[in-house]
Amino acid sequence: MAKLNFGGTEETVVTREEFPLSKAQEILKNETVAVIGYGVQGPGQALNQKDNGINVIVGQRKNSKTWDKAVRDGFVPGETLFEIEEALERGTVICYLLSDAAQIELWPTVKKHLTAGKALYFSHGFGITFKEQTGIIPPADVDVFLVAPKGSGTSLRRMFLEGRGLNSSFAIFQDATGRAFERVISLGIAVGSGYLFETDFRKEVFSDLTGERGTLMGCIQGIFAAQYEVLRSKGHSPSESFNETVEELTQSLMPLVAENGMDWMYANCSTTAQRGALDWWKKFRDATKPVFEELYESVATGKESQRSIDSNSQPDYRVKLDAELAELRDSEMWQSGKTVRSLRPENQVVEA
Ligand SMILES: NC(=O)C1=CN([C@@H]2O[C@H](COP(=O)(O)OP(=O)(O)OC[C@H]3O[C@@H](n4cnc5c(N)ncnc54)[C@H](O)[C@@H]3O)[C@@H](O)[C@H]2O)C=CC1
Ligand SMILES: CC(=O)[C@](C)(O)C(=O)O
Ligand SMILES: [Mg+2]
Ligand SMILES: [Mg+2]
Repeated sequence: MAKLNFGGTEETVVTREEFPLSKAQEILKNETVAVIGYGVQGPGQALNQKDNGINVIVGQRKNSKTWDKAVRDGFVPGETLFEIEEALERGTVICYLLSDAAQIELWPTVKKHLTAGKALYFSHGFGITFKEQTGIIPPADVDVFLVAPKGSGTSLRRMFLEGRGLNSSFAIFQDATGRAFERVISLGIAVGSGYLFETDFRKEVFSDLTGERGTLMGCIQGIFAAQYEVLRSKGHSPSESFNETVEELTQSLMPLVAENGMDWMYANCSTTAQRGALDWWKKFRDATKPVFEELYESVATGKESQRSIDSNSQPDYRVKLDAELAELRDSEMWQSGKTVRSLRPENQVVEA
């Protein structure tokens, strides 16, 4: 494992170069990896493993849309695609990729099939860390670890097909066989990770829940909405407000940040913009920091996990989520965005 310096702190990272796919294939050659659930992470991880020559099967409820999707993706019923219980029986590694709330419901069934020496694999620290809420307590004679890709399962697959890897975290909760480390790293490589960063279950879930509620998803929509609403209230048109809030960020400036950091993006903007951004960023940091403190506390005390479990275990949770997503989609800001996006060259309808 490589020791790398992250802004002054040394951390352990496993790279594809030091742990090549051939090594992962060798270590996993006698394993049957059962991917349980075929939602967002399921397809990405199962297809990447299949293309990487791993013996992978999928467990999914029959007569569901995702069963049909698995068939379209090349999994063969009775050979590599099974009802969940049969896949649990056949698997030596169980990749538990149901939604976090659904994992609670199915846990008694999964536990039944966790015989000595098998491995239980998660892509989140949720079930284990919040065990008082989930009841997920694995038997002592199985390995328990996680590989958590730091991005959507959709990106995991896309980046794999482009020959790139997505960064993942990995952690070992329980090493019953003495092989947990080689198993987890091999699986991490097999599912399409580029680099594997070491963590533990608790840290993974605390940071992940904070990130998605914070800058990655919740906060970003919040500050977009705040700026858009101010611009609109001062008489700016929807298109101008949208362009100055979202479009310029995603199309022009964020790619520069991704490429080479914030100072690089700043340096490629006008000196006027640089002056203003350097003057204002700390004010925004200070204004939002108390909200981040409140958020972390809500994660750490188990309030966020409980809320997720409570809402996602209702039978109509999908319908309710869809309605809330539709509210976002139908807002003036994102409707303006739809029109702005339609103007991009790739979205222009070419006249015959
Ligand atoms: N969505 C993502 O890209 C990411 C997800 N994760 C983690 O990966 C895990 C899987 O997440 P997703 O792929 O988003 O899950 P998902 O919400 O897409 O659901 C996965 C599968 O669960 C099945 N399912 C739902 N309720 C069920 C039930 N009661 N019985 C049987 N099957 C049921 C669905 O049919 C679906 O195939 C979670 O632990 C999540 O936190 C981690 C990183 C990113
Ligand atoms: C994509 C990802 O890593 C998230 C945002 O944490 C998630 O989907 O849970
Ligand atoms: Mg998450
Ligand atoms: Mg995440």
